[in-house]
This record gives sequence, C-alpha cells and structure tokens, in this order.
Amino acid sequence: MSQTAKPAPGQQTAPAIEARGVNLVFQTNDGPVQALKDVNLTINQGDFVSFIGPSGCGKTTFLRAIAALEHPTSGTLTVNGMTPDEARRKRAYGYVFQAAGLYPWRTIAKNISLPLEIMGFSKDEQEERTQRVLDLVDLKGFGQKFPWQLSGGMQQRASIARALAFDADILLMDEPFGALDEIVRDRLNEELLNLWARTGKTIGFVTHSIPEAVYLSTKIVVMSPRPGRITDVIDSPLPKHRPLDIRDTPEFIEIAHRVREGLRAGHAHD
Ligand SMILES: Nc1ncnc2c1ncn2[C@@H]1O[C@H](COP(=O)(O)OP(=O)(O)OP(=O)(O)O)[C@@H](O)[C@H]1O
Repeated sequence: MSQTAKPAPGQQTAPAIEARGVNLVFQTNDGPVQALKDVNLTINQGDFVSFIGPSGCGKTTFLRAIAALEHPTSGTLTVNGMTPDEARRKRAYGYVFQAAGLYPWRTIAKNISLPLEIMGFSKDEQEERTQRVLDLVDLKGFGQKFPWQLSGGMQQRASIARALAFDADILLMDEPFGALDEIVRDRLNEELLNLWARTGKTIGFVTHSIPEAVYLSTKIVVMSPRPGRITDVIDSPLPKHRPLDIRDTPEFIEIAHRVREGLRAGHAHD
C-alpha cells in the first residue's frame, strides 16, 4: 500500500492560483486608486507565469494579493484551492523581492536558515535544507560567506534559495533580476528555468522585460494601468527546454511581437 498521504478532495486538481472578478481599490488622501480591475486568471500547477506591463498597472499588487499581503475589495482569489490567508498559514509560497534583502551580519547559510529557525525546524533539518537549496541555486560552498562577499547575481540566488528552503510549491518573484546587468540576468534566467524544470514549482514572476517574459514563461499575462487590468494572456507554444538562442527563432519573435502589441493596446486607453 502506498505511504503517500491522500490529498484532500479537490486538492489535486485545484489550480495553483485562481482569480475571478478581482478588484482591489486603495483608499488614498487623493481619493480611491483602482489598482486591479476585474482580474480573471487561472494559473495551473507547474505553470511559469510572467506579469508584464508598465509601472503602476498592478503587477506587484496582484502578487501581494496572492500572498495575502493585500486583500481584494471584491471578487474571489484562491491559492491551491484555499483563501490567500489560509494558504499563507500553510506556507504555500516563497516570495523573492527585487532587492535580495539579506542581513549583512549573517552568513549566507544563516540568512537562508532564518525563516526555518522562525518556523521551528530542528537544527539538523535547517542544516540539511540549507545545504540542499544552496546546491539548487549553484551556491554550494558559499554558505559561510557574508552577503557583501558575493556579487549582486549571487546575492539574488541566495535570496531565491531562502524562498525555496521551506519547499513551498509556489514561488512568487517580484522583478528579482531587475537591478542586474544583462549578462548576469541571462545566466540567472537560464538557471531559473533549470530550477523550475527540476522542481516542478509554480512560478509567478513580475518583469518589465519582454524578452525575459517570453523566454521564461509558459503563460504571459499582459497588464495595463489606470485601472490595472489584464489585456492579454498568451499561452506560450515554446518547448519546455529553452536554450538562450531560442530568442532568435521566428516563434520567439512572434510571441514578443504579440506582447508588445498588447502593451501598446493598453496604452491606447490612456
Ligand atoms: N499601499 C498602497 N496605497 C495606495 N496606493 C497604492 C498602494 N500600493 C500600490 N498603490 C497604487 O496602485 C497602483 C498599482 O501599483 P503596483 O505597485 O501594483 O504597480 P506595478 O505594476 O507593480 O508597478 P511597478 O512596475 O512600478 O512596480 C499604482 O497606482 C500604485 O500607486
């Protein structure tokens, strides 16, 4: 007989993230700001989804709503079939921010194990998980270094390792490579795809870069501002295995063109 615990009814087939008619309005001194308007989106388990759009179109707000850091004013949003608050309590996701946000007085290993320490994992388990994720992001042997001894790209890899350490099935990444130069960014994009293929996680990824969105994603969500809404959802026909030079193929260029058109159409509403 199988030792595997049976998933709760419905859990196996629940989308990783599902938004139905989601609106989110911030009340500010200058009046209400509609950050999200009638957002409908299904993200399946194992998808790599990029959110692309100009500043202020609600990309970060949507990611924060998934993480229960903001709450929709109306509509329904579920994460693994649960409310975002329940999913948060069950640690359904890891979150990676634009800045690596590592504590300078802790070593890389100690930065990665901090959330595990707070969650009450035993010392052995902390050590085992920290080594495993250091290996996953190609930082084996760097655990005893301090953040300032690592390049910007390595620091961002350490912050990804920290988000992976408690093995959530969803990884939310808010412009994690935005501050890095193009060559480092290319390498990290390749590594992230490898990591995604090896771990089968669902990834939600915010970016301003069309090539980055097209290279990484199985689904590209194009958004436009005032109010923040989805203008196009593109299911990528590109194969799962993607060498960097796939960016020169006609298929790639065609998707990039469609994203650009979507962004332009969004601006036409301004
Ligand atoms: N806490 C808040 N209070 C009031 N308004 C907010 C708040 N957070 C975001 N906003 C507003 O909501 C809108 C969407 O912001 P959001 O940060 O989600 O956009 P974004 O697409 O992620 O932008 P960027 O690409 O610049 O990060 C913007 O008009 C922003 O000013």
